[in-house]
Amino acid sequence: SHELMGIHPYNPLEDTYSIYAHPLRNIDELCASIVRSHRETSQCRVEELQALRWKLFSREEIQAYQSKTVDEMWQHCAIQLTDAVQYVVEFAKRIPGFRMLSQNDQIALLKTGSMEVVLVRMSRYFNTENNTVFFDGKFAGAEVFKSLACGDLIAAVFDFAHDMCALKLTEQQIALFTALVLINADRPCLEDRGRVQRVQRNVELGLTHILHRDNQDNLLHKLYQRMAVLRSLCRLHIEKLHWFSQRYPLTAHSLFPPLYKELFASEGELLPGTTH
Ligand SMILES: O=C(C1CCS(=O)(=O)CC1)N1CC[C@](c2ccc(OCc3ccccc3)cc2)(S(=O)(=O)c2ccc(F)cc2)C1
Repeated sequence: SHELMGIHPYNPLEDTYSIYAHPLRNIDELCASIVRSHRETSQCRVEELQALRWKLFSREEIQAYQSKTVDEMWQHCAIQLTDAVQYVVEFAKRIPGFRMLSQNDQIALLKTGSMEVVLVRMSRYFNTENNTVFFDGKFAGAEVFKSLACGDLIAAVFDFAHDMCALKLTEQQIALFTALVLINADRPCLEDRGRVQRVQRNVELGLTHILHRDNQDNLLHKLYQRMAVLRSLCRLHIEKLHWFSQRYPLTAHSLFPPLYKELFASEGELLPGTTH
């Protein structure tokens, strides 16, 4: 059974959901419900973290992270990532139409999209003045992650967060953008691409509606560019995970959270312990 429990199978009654019945009313409702879901499922509020932005790790604390072994630090991040992904799963389930999709399609979208949403959400907490990101309760520079031995992935994560900050997106724009990152009909191994396309088109209408209302139509193509960067970042993450699970099979097989393995371990070399 899948770790992503609680995903309800397709409910035919919900299939009547369509924004074409009353376009304007439903576009506003669609945006409002996605913004509400984003607010309810983002682990920390931006205001909370802005207040902490100068809470940095001390030299000793940085030393402590840097003296962790590669597998200890990887396990630590994998646990943090899995925790953050749980909130993304909750967000996905509340996107109008997502629960209309088959269970396999819901899993397929989360497998490829959940990490990308975490990365976008992360950028809300990035402090561009000192290039630090919120991690383990304080703000950390890239040097904190040195013992992961994947400096290129961390550098790419920080660069992405920096570039996202430059767009100065509002929480509402981030809500619609992350919904669009998740509901992507081009993802691999979808059973019913057409149904995903219909949900995706609704979310696209919502995003363009929000950007138009904010007089920022020019942001749309920049957001599509950022989606391409997200895909390359997640490929890099999967590559590193492969490298890591070759070098530290025990940690990857038995110490990583089941949900992390379910989402990020490739079908091919399925790490034992994930039941299907
Ligand atoms: O941002 C969050 C959380 C969002 C919600 S919250 O309440 O603000 C607590 C923080 N994140 C949760 C997980 C985080 C994460 C982000 C990327 C990531 O990339 C894949 C990976 C996997 C394993 C090893 C290295 C890289 C893994 C975890 S993190 O650990 O904080 C982390 C951060 C920066 C970084 F450079 C590496 C790890 C981001």
